[in-house]
Amino acid sequence: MALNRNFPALKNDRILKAALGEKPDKTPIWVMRQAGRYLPEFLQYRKEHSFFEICQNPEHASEVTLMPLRRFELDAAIIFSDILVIPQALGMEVEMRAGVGPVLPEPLTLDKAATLSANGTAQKLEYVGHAINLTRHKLEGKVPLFGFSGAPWTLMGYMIEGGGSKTYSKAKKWLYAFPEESHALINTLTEVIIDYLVMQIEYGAQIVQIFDSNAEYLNKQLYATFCLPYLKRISQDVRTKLKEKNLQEVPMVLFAKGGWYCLEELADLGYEVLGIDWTVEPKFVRNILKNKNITIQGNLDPSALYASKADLENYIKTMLEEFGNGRYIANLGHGIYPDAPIDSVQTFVDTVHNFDG
Ligand SMILES: Cc1c2[nH]c(c1CCC(=O)O)Cc1[nH]c(c(CCC(=O)O)c1C)Cc1[nH]c(c(CCC(=O)O)c1C)Cc1[nH]c(c(C)c1CCC(=O)O)C2
Repeated sequence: MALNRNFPALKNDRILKAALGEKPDKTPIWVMRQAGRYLPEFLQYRKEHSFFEICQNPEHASEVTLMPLRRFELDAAIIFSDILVIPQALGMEVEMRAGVGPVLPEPLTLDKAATLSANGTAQKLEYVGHAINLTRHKLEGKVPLFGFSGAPWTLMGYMIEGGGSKTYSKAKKWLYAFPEESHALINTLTEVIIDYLVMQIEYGAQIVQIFDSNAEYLNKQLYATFCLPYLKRISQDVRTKLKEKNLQEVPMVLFAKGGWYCLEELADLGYEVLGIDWTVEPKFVRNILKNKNITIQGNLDPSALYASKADLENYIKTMLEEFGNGRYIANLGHGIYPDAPIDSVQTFVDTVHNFDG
């Protein structure tokens, strides 16, 4: 498949403007996990195609990416894929089990970890690049397209636990008992992530987000040792490599779920946007970050979408007022749940766009 970098002109740059600290005409909004199971058309699609079949086939991946855009006036698209394509490209088996979630039947051992190499791994993910390239053209410049990756610690967690976990204690055991091996694994993942993001941007991603969904299981000391330096390297090396390839930089978003214990440090890693989960008060975030040059994204509780329309509108308006004008992208504080009422997503989008605080 040929790479076509002759892209249509972008018509809606609200998110890019907000990310770069410029003032958009309206507050931008997108929804984490917007291309997913709360959409009946996605569930229908999943009856005919397996999860990874959709990820690996650019036609399927772009079709699912566009589904939420056909329903709602969202200000961005996010490419349909998963954070676990990286462990998969590193040679691990990953299954998406209905009602269970991701399962890695052979979790990572210390011996196996010693054999992992970043070499050639990002290239195995070129199919994501092809999906991005096709989707960027199909979008016809309507909104910017997000690329994404899991953060090293979150990926390490799934690889060692063999799936999701309530405590991530097996992965945390590595941090305490095998720090050298942990650093080596995180280093390998960091190298893959850097090349993977550069590839996504080369193929057409206009903004990228790092999901550190499992930041909440660590503390400041562990995060400072095993996460912050690597997240900084990702933002720096992606930009350096883009320059080397004569490619334009794109805004980078860091979402460290539950990372309230090091908000200030997260704001100093070279990302334009910091994603915030719903457990932190907007005023608290704004106050801590008042001297930082950074845009905030978030943070409506995904469960607020179950509230009545009137209550939901109030929750959204309060959030918008508290975050204040400028340097803000509206979103949920984590991914949308599978049983979220579709009408509530419409209310979320309309309330944000009609707010002129
Ligand atoms: C931790 C994580 C994963 N995947 C992801 C994260 C980080 C974000 C977060 O914390 O929610 C990221 C992700 N996963 C998916 C996307 C696609 C784009 C989007 O709409 O955001 C993105 C950005 C599709 C998906 N990834 C998955 C589905 C549903 C699986 C199916 O269709 O059978 C989708 C649409 C499966 C998945 N994949 C993962 C889990 C835990 C699960 C099962 C539970 C769930 O759905 O949330 C790992």
